[in-house]
Amino acid sequence: MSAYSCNNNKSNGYDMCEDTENEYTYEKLMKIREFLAERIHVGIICGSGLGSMGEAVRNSVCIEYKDIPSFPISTVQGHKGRLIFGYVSDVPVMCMQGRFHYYEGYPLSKCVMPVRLMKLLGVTHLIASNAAGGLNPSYKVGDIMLQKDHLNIMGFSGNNPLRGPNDGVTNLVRQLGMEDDVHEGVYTCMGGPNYETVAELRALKVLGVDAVGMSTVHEVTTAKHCGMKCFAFSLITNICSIDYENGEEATCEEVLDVGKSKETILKVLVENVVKFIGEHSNNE
Ligand SMILES: O=P(O)(O)O[C@@H]1C[C@H](O)[C@@H](CO)O1
Ligand SMILES: Nc1nc2[nH]cnc2c(=O)[nH]1
Repeated sequence: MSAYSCNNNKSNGYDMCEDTENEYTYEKLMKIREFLAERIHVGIICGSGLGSMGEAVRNSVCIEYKDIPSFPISTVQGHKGRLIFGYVSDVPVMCMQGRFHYYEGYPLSKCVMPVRLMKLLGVTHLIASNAAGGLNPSYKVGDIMLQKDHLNIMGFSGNNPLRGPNDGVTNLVRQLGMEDDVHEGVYTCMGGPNYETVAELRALKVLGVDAVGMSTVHEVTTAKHCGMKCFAFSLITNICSIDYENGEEATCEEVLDVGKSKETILKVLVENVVKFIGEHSNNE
């Protein structure tokens, strides 16, 4: 008799069934995968220098991008390049500590692949963050801009992640005591890797852009296409100068320094937004 025999003795409260061959067919295993995958609820993408939000993940398991088959690697400063699975405010999450940018040489389809992976793993809500230059004169370094809309400048030329075959939270943030530092504005993604010229910034301002970066637009576009709800925000890491005399230019170092200086509030922000999602998404 094998160690397990189907009898009605529930010696330890469990039916001990015989270990039959092929019990775990592919279909049955896929059902187990689906059950486990449905457990990941919120996806988080950390922008440049904003990887500290990944430290808010509890009971975490970290997997380096380089260890994941055919996964791109992060080549930009301020992007650790690892996936973190775990819990934030008791909500199961997967967090990208490092994202992929078009200017790294990755096509948009590769930049947004992690969003599609999140969808396959059951993610229903995406929190996307980035470091951006402030164009709106009321912004100061260290402020947060909630992205109420975006201008898909790269899409103007048809460079869109949806190309090819067709495969809402403001009050909450203000309740964190950030009234004076939180804005709602329009973000745009430039191709990079260079920062904008004065002429480009002047043009963007005319177009109504409040903050300019090099990411997020294609990820949010893809997430919405996948049916996810999105919360995207920018940490204003520098003020874009639109006059030639000022001469102040953004640098990667200052971007990362501001991200570091705001890591505590960013962790608090992501914990509260994930908690809010966990408490409200069942009503959808
Ligand atoms: O990943 P994000 O959009 O936060 O990165 C921004 C844009 C550039 O990659 C970099 C500029 O320093 O920060
Ligand atoms: N394109 C762009 N991305 C940024 N990321 C942080 N600051 C900036 C900026 O001024 N321009």
